[in-house]
Amino acid sequence: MADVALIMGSSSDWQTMKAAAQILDEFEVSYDKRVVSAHRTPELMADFATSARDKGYKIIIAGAGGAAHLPGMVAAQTTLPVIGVPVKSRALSGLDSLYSIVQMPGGIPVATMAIGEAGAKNAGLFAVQTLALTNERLHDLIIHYRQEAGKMVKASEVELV
Ligand SMILES: Nc1c(C(=O)O)ncn1[C@@H]1O[C@H](COP(=O)(O)O)[C@@H](O)[C@H]1O
Repeated sequence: MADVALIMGSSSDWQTMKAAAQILDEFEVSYDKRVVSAHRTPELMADFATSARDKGYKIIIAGAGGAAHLPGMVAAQTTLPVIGVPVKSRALSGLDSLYSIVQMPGGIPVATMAIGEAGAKNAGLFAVQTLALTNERLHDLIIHYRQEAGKMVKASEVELV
């Protein structure tokens, strides 16, 4: 069974959410990806959320845009940690998605990332870091990842000269 469930409200979110998948691939973390919608497939969403822990998932990444109720509704129905990714919407550039996800009532948290691709990438990294609490292989890889990222920043600085 996969460690991470990567869900999104529509297949149109994949362009954004694949940044999370790329990180999970890079760190060789197992995941399942699927479209689940609080609005369009409410029964499927309830079934997914209530069975997610028993299926062996350790963490859920949920991306949605606009009236982005999916991450919060899933969080309400599972004790697994949920990372929310606000997908950039056409009408309001993702501010609606961000507010819908981040403004949870006290008691049911969703770890909310930034709007768009950077948020999806960080969702992947946040999931990896969470799993690294009990996984030395992942911990070593995170340290390596950051060292490499630092080297790239330093290399790009040289190009400014
Ligand atoms: N926000 C939600 C939910 C939900 O929260 O359950 N289900 C779909 N959607 C969002 O609707 C947007 C437009 O979807 P379409 O492109 O399919 O019309 C997507 O960004 C999706 O996440």
